[in-house]
Amino acid sequence: MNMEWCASLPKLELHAHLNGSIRDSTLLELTKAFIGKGVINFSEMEHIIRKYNRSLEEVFKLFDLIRILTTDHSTVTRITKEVIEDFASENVVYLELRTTPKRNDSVEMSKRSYVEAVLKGLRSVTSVDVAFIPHCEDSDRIFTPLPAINGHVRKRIFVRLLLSIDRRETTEAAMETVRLALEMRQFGVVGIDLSGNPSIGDWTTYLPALKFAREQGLCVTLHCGEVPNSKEIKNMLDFRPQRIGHACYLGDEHWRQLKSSKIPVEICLTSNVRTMTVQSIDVHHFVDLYKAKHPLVLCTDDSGVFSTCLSKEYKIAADSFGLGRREMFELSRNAVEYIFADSRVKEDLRKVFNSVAKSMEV
Ligand SMILES: CC(C)=CCNc1ncnc2c1ncn2[C@@H]1O[C@H](COP(=O)(O)O)[C@@H](O)[C@H]1O
Ligand SMILES: [Zn+2]
Repeated sequence: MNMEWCASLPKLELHAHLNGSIRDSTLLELTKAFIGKGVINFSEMEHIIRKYNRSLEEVFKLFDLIRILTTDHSTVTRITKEVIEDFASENVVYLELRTTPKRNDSVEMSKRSYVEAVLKGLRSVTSVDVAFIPHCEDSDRIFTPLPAINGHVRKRIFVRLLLSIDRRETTEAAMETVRLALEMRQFGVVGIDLSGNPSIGDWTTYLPALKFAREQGLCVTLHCGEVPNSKEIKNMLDFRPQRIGHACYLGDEHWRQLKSSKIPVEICLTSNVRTMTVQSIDVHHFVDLYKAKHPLVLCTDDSGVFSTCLSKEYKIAADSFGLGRREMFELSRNAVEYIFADSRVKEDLRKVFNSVAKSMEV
């Protein structure tokens, strides 16, 4: 599949972690600012950042590094702005960006001020038009063509936020995140994600917060089946979240339950191969789900950490599974139905796909 075609295809990104999507150049710059502070081994980190094919161990080191580097408000604002610009530049027309609100007393950061720093990042994007506040005039005019300046029509992207609960957190901390998400709904927070190291934490810890989120009308997506944990996978599917991410270690019974539930799956090909949650791309469960016409969406997970981008994920899927332009176009268009934003946004996105179908030669 032609990479330029994948890049020009309008796409929806529904599973992207903010801190996993940082540009390498920014990561290197932030790392340099820590030289001499005795916190990090610069040459080791520089080697990892400059490397293309990072090992799993190096990926974890990178996440640890990122946790040290992105602890102040201005950095959070900066990376948010850049991540949105990067997705928009490859024709992502709708982005659901997820991030874990963090407290850092040393810089007077609360979970709330963390999210405010993210919102500041959304507002500071200038290279493209960002629509993130529900039901405001932005979304009304979003796909009315703007006058071209010097032949250039400005790109536009819808952005919605998901607040992540980290599996290391307590029930109370998870509740705090849900309460914050509810207060921030007016600024485009549409849901809750459960993520973090899949080998730690117990499902029952987060259940009260997840139930509360759902009762209050927030959408929920869960990292599900990243490690073999049959009981948890069953409990997660029984909970019936609006979407799940990964779905790697599902047993036969889980597959039956998932397929009959029609819960959409966020597929992260490169992430799964690199973290070895699937043995290789040719045995990826994408094929089984795709053949069963199960709701699917291709996503990056951590485009910075895994050195990928959404266009690349589309190319990998097309090349690995023998899909043509028509199939890839439909795969992208179908994702509109699984977004957490409201029906007006869905309507606008359907229009985008209709308007480009001819020029995409499908
Ligand atoms: C082994 C590995 C890295 C797998 C990738 N798949 C993932 N599985 C679970 N949680 C994740 C994954 N990638 C990112 N995250 C979560 O997202 C965080 C980074 O984004 P943020 O700080 O929430 O803005 C990580 O610290 C982690 O809590
Ligand atoms: Zn993830």
